[in-house]
Amino acid sequence: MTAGGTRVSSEVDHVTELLHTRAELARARAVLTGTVGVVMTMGALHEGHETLLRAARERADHVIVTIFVNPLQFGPNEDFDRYPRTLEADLEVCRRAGADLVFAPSVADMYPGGEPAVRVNPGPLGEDLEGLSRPGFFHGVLTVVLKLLQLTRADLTFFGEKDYQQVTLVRRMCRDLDIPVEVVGVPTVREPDGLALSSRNRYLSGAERQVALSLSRALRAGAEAAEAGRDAAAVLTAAHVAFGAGQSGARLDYLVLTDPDLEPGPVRGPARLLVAAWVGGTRLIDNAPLRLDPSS
Ligand SMILES: Nc1ncnc2c1ncn2[C@@H]1O[C@H](COP(=O)(O)OP(=O)(O)OP(=O)(O)O)[C@@H](O)[C@H]1O
Ligand SMILES: CC(C)(CO)[C@@H](O)C(=O)[O-]
Ligand code: BAL
Repeated sequence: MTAGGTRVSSEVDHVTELLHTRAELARARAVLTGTVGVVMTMGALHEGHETLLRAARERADHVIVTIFVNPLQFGPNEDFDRYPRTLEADLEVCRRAGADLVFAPSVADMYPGGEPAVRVNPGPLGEDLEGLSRPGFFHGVLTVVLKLLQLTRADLTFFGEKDYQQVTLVRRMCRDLDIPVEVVGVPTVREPDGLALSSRNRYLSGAERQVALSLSRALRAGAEAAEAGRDAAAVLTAAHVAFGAGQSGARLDYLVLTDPDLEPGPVRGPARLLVAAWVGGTRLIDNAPLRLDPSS
């Protein structure tokens, strides 16, 4: 036991400590010297999260994992109550990946004054794509990310490209608000058949799991069309056809081809293809980089 936390594992030279309160975190953080990397999660950890943890382990002297299902980013009809909470299994993943501190606060500890009246405004990009379907989502995400950056005083923070709009907005927030942290994007980890790993994949039945492949299939078809030198319109058409609208069983929310920084305007050269769709009652997202021939 150290600094008021709980020792959850001990190897010859490594201890992962579980902290539940901001006071425990402050005490444990105060004795860390060198660089600190933070990986923020909502738990239900999988190989995608583990890849972020390993990237953090490689780059930073100390690794902090946060596990917090943030009510602020869930809409009234979303899955906050049923979101999977698997702390014991999550701690095992953190231990295996060599995390030093795991911060798993309660809602009351994160928001001691109740719902915060002051929140980060994500700007116009926060209202587009995910923000269109999930109003207030990025206000909630950026607010908790900023709070966790303050509480951990991280030098580096690691975000998965699976949530591409999220990592883009976190970068923009850190730039626009002069937050002294390096934001590291980590490529999406996939199942062998292409499905992007996601905690919400747990909601899928066997049949829905097959239907969910329409997202990565659409991205692959778009990327192949781009590689073949097709123009933006043809790339999007190829992606739509491969998604199988009306036949796949998935309900498309959006399928868009944009600039890699998600800036509005014409797309040339490097680009990003992003997709969101409902599979039964589960909303999934995915995206992929591609390169359009500037002369196409
Ligand atoms: N397949 C993946 N590859 C790389 N990073 C990932 C992957 N899945 C999640 N992450 C990253 O892990 C971090 C924590 O995400 P989160 O805990 O919401 O997991 P999730 O799988 O995205 O969950 P959900 O299914 O609820 O969206 C985020 O930075 C997210 O982008
Ligand atoms: C960044 C995050 C942990 C904020 O709650 C969440 O949006 C997530 O898990 O991607
Ligand atoms: N994976 C990003 C967090 C969310 O969808 O709520």
